[in-house]
Amino acid sequence: MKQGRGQGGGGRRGQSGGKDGGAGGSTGGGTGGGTGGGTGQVRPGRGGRTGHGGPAAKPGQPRQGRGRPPRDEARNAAYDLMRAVDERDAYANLLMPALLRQRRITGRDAALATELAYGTLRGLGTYDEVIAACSDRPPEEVDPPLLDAVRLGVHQLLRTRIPPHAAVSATIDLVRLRVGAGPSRYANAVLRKVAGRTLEEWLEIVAPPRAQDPVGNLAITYSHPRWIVTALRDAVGGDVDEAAALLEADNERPRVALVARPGRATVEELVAAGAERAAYSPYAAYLPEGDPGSIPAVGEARAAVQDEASQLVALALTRVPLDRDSTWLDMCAGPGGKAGLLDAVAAQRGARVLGADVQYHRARLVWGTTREAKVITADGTRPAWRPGAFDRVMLDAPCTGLGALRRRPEARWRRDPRSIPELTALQRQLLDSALEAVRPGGVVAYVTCSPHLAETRAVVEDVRDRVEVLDARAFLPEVSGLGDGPHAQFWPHRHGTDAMFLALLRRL
Ligand SMILES: C[S@@+](CC[C@H](N)C(=O)[O-])C[C@H]1O[C@@H](n2cnc3c(N)ncnc32)[C@H](O)[C@@H]1O
Repeated sequence: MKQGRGQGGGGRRGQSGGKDGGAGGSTGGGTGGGTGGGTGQVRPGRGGRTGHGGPAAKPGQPRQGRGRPPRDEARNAAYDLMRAVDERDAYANLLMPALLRQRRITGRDAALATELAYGTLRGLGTYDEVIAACSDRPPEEVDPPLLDAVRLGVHQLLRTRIPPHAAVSATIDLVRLRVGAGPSRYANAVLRKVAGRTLEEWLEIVAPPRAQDPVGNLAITYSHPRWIVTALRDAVGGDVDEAAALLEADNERPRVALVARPGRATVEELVAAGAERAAYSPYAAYLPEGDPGSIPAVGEARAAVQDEASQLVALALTRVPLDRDSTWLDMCAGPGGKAGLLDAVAAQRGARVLGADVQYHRARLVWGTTREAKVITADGTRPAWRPGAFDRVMLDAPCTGLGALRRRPEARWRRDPRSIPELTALQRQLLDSALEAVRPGGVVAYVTCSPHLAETRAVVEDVRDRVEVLDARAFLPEVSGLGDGPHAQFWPHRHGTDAMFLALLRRL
């Protein structure tokens, strides 16, 4: 994974799936506690100190032996996750649960490991600037295994309530154990300097003044690549304070939102299982803690984990009045979050959904989230259906995902602005195809999980002469703050949802 400074199989039908699922809440934790008896919410279960003394292990080889203090499982797991993200391009939110399971790390250790790894991955744009200020070598010249361990230490010092002496000594132990004795001297020197100031004090030193260089200031303060800061600032209309609020929201872990698929489950059922009714979607509830998979309705795919905006854009499509309404297409349906909701609403109305995805394994996931829908593997740009065959078409287009950075801690460092022209070309092709697929008078929902203007307004602008652009906000009366229209834009900092974009287009 290129990161840091200078960067500007499907289940059976009836089992749960969906792209918004997964990260789950069972190991979620705040920023606190830790080795040495911190006062926060999260503490390692077993004292947490790693071994002292003895010969250093070979790099990457955990050292263990009889008579040594217990391994610091939480920090070792956090470190291994970071190395996997760097070396193998692993997805943190997919690997972490597996790693915790394999090593039987549970409870507070699991929460600490997750918080340390995710928090460090999110914050490393800030941390690398601080490391640069405390070191005679720029981070790019530090051996990546050593740099990751030092970043973990900086995160503990600057963003958790772990006492500084504990954060430093635990990191030195980790470096000795996993990287070597020599590098531990570098880590020690850097971390002792870092510990001398608070995060706010460091930001005063390493971030350029906001008035002089707003993008540079936001990039370092909120740890995002410059190009993403620019894109998000443009998407909120240029307001730097609002951009700051958005970037700050990107650094929060999202709450776990559930959908009760209508006719199959109820919000009351989710509330009875410990969830809290949501503000906007009539089918949503938030789960404050616990494993969503343990809720029977989720296990039976009558309910699922799904972001509230993801629910609402699908519902908005279903709310546009039509004279004829029997066939719906979800053209890029995998893994099936929106298809699951569309399928449930369609079933109540006697309509049928066709779910398609170009990738076989993603199409299989759609099969697991729907009951009545027909599901096929198909390339939306080479339609496997007759022109004008559908009354409603959902086009949830592949995109940069800049609206869901909260969900994947490392995603912001992986996205590449050079992918945008190729993506927007595909989005245009798919939108052409969606407009071909819908009958005259029918409606297309163009949706992206990105607020990037090149992927949203610019794509829709190109088809203006072929459609009536509906005011999407009118179909979401329960939500305010969706922008100046006619499209609807959800925001993490306003709605607590992903930054999902919706345009509703009626074919002329
Ligand atoms: C943003 S995701 C869709 C998420 C989905 N609607 C949901 O709510 O779970 C985009 C999907 O488009 C699929 N895709 C990409 N190119 C495609 C194409 N040419 N035709 C059909 N599907 C495509 C991807 O495989 C991916 O599953």
